[in-house]
Amino acid sequence: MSIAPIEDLPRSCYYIHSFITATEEEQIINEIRRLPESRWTILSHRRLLSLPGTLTGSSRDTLIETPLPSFLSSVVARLKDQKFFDQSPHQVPNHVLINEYKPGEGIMPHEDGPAYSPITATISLGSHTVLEIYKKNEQGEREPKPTRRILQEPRSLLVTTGDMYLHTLHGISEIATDENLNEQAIVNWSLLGNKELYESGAAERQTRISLTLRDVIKVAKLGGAMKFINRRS
Ligand SMILES: O=C(O)CCC(=O)C(=O)O
Ligand SMILES: [Fe+2]
Repeated sequence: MSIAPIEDLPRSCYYIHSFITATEEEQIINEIRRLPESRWTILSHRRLLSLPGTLTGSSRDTLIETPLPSFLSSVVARLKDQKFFDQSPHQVPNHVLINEYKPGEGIMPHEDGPAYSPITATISLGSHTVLEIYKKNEQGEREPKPTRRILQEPRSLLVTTGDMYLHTLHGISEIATDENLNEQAIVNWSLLGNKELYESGAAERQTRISLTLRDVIKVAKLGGAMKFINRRS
């Protein structure tokens, strides 16, 4: 598969529609639904689950070494094959944050931060959404309006890295219907797999689960003295 960067964001951002099949999407959603309810953290505008676990340590930046669940193996293998994580310390993601959004829910603009190698791979399940990208001004503050909007179709992969990871913020508006969907307003319009679904300019959201896969830089083995492995290549 050839991997086209989103034109406006050279070498910072990649979009692949249909990264997983509808069958894989359904299997992964079913596996996530089987996880104990107590694993979810309920926030006011989404719920969140970390696998294999939340980061620990005084800076909350350390992963206790544990494999990712097997239902993500084929997705992780595909990310490795496509070499997205070749520059990151472990060459594969070792952590996933699972977010679930009902229509009308979203996430405030934020940065993913320095605990991770600067690359995030996002797989969307169950619904599209629109990710909004905000620049920072010279003082490092977020500009009030997003400068770019990325439409993520269900089953797609979005990879953000480089400048986009390090120098922008991203968020999802708390709305139930995305509007102003067209070639001018959506930076990855030409890369969509199912444009006809969005050509009316508006799309109602369904419940969406996102998997954000990352490589936590610091990994500690459990047992005896904590031994830190910090393999930076
Ligand atoms: O759901 C998404 O696509 C974005 C989630 C996100 O930004 C995060 O978990 O840091
Ligand atoms: Fe994020």
